Amino acid sequence: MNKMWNVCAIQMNIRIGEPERNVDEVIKQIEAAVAAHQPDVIVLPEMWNTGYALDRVHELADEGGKQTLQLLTELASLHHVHIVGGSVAIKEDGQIRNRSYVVSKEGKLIYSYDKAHLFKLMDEHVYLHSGNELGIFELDGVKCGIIICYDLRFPEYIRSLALQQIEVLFVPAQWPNPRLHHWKTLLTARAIENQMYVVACNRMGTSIGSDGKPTSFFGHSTIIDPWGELIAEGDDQERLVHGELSISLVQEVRSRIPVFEDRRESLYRLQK
Ligand SMILES: O=C(O)CCC(=O)C(=O)O
Repeated sequence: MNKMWNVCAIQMNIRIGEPERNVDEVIKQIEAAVAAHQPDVIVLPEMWNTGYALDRVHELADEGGKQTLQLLTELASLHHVHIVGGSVAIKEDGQIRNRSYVVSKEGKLIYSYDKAHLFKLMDEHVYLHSGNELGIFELDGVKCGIIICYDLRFPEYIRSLALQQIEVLFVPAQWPNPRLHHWKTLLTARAIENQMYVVACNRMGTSIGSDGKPTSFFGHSTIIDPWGELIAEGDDQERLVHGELSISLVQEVRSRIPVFEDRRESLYRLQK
């Protein structure tokens, strides 16, 4: 039977270095999303607990992810909604990771994913440890994948997810100005080439870094179908960006243009 999924991306501001205020905001936004749209799945942006306060991340990160997990599992079961929990800075064995928790509407941890490609332009490689696993999980029988922000620039990585037959790709992000054109183009390309839904949640607002310089984020959280058609897109304001996914469309598109059958793997030499 075809699964219809109502998804909602919470396009919110994030206060840099203020995890408690960000937790309050997440609680408020999830309540608002549930009241407005009764979604099946809610998606949060990247690093919503600390923002990019990387020079203080050792003192600010959530120890073992415990506080975040407790919050997300409670909110998921309270509101009976699956939560793809964006990502948070967590500390484990003295290492900091940019980690996403996925929790089911029953309040169970389904999956956790650590950002694999660290973004040198924002010094992530100096402060964070990368993950080494593809992000694949299942919710309501729907095969899902997750990447975080900069991971989007690696088509071969996302193709590896698609080859595991994922139907929906979640992309929590803090993708800043001025690269809106890259964001839109890459999200659309990933949806078309892999014939899957893409649900991307990007923060909005401006943060002042420890160097005193502002970075602004354009929002534009986006939901795209497996034909590459836009289902919903935010502007640069605080928004709940929501849309309906008809999961069987993935198989329809894959049968109509059988890209996966027509691959010529022997020609693809990815190694340098
Ligand atoms: O690739 C980009 O342009 C943005 C990536 C980014 O901001 C991140 O991964 O945090």
